[in-house]
Amino acid sequence: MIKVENLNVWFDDGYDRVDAVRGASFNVNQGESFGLVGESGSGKSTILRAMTGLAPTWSGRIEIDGLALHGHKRNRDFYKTVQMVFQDPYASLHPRHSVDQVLGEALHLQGFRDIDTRVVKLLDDVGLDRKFRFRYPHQLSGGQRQRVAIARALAGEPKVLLLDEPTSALDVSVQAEILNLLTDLREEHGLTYLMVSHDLPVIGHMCERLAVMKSGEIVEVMDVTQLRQMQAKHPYSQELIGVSVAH
Ligand SMILES: Nc1ncnc2c1ncn2[C@@H]1O[C@H](COP(=O)(O)OP(=O)(O)OP(=O)(O)O)[C@@H](O)[C@H]1O
Repeated sequence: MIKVENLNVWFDDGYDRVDAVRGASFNVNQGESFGLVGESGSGKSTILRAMTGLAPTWSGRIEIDGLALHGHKRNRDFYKTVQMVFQDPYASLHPRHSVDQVLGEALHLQGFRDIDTRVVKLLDDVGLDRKFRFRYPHQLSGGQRQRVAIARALAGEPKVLLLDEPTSALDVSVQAEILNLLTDLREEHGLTYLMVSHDLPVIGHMCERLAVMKSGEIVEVMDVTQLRQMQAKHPYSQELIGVSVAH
């Protein structure tokens, strides 16, 4: 479903050039949940940004659902297939748009006409009571807001969700709820996930396979069984696993 081959992403050509991602390659199978994990600044989010066109200078190959991506312009078909959920639901929702407007607009943009029925269905899908439909973001908790952001991402019935630290801005008590919701939704909607997190236990809980990143490079791709059995090969992955076990 997702193929990334020899991906390089850089910012600011010339003296200030930052090579944020170097030679990254991995595949994500249809229906799979794949994690990108690594310390802050290792280039995880940059990979998602290159996919969505937010990191304009890149080379290599990115293919999603059989379509190769080029440059940084993404068309309607791309957003029909791929949607993103960001870390901070406070920032990603317009403060003066009600939940109804947020979801209605997303449905309208995707060309749906039965908007009323679909808004209600989306609320049900993400476990939000219908009483929240006409509320504004400031009237919702962080977890409820992230549910709205997830509902918006699902509006166009995408195949792939790119999840960038989707729970790290939330209270610990709410994080598990949202992760379990995402797990259920993947199953129910046959979604494929590419998920970024600096939190190895979160990736271990959510993903079947993962890539460990360090300083812009993927140092190891492993499956979650290897992770659980602490069978990482690369010293940096071993260190990362060691730290998360110690916590
Ligand atoms: N717009 C930009 N201009 C210049 N450098 C950038 C830009 N965006 C990211 N970088 C740099 O690219 C590198 C990778 O950043 P990235 O955000 O992908 O890391 P990350 O692993 O997702 O970390 P975090 O978990 O902190 O978000 C960092 O060194 C960062 O400073």
